[in-house]
Amino acid sequence: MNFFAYIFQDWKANSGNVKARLILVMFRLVNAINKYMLLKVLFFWYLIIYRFFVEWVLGVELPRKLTVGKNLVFYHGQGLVVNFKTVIGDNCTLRNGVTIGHKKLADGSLSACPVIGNQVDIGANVCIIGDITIGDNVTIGAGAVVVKSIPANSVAVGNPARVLENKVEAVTRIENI
Ligand SMILES: CC(=O)SCCNC(=O)CCNC(=O)[C@H](O)C(C)(C)COP(=O)(O)OP(=O)(O)OC[C@H]1O[C@@H](n2cnc3c(N)ncnc32)[C@H](O)[C@@H]1OP(=O)(O)O
Ligand SMILES: N[C@@H](CO)C(=O)O
Repeated sequence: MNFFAYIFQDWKANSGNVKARLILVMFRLVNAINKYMLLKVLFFWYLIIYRFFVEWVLGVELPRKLTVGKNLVFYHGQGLVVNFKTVIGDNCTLRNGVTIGHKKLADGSLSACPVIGNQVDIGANVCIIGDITIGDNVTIGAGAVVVKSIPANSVAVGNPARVLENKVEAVTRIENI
């Protein structure tokens, strides 16, 4: 997927949200620069500006090494922290206060980070931590703490997050029509 396509898709997906558009253009740029050593050398100043402005001033940690699919929607871009080893699929939504990353294991090592599927809608103040997978078409309710994998086509809420069984059925029913 080329860099301009990502920028165009994010731009459309965040219509009316100037802050999200600005952060995502800056993120896609730093993400592209990060892929090539020559670009990193030529644009090292941009890596610093990105970290200073987006991470320190705006309080949004979308690291340059992060893997994110197309059409990332970004509501209320405040207090958002995503570990760079996280993988986020296409058409996902992130909100204020979301944290996605690893956890410390009993032996003191760090776990892998979550792999998040496509069309995953993440509510405000959600924590998703550990070596887990969030399936496609999942909604995670505001304030959830997700420490186990969530199957596709489901809604999960609470701390620790649980799948709402009646909502799974509803999604399955819609798919079967
Ligand atoms: C400034 C801003 O506007 S920021 C935007 C903030 N908004 C968000 O982050 C949206 C996140 N959306 C949610 O949390 C929603 O509640 C959803 C998507 C998880 C579920 O919505 P609905 O499908 O309407 O579910 P519904 O309200 O019927 O609730 C179903 C059950 O889940 C529970 N539930 C719903 N949301 C949550 C939640 N966030 N945490 C814990 N339990 C929840 C309900 O109490 C209910 O439980 P019950 O069956 O035991 O009575
Ligand atoms: N507040 C809405 C969008 O404005 C949401 O987060 O879903």
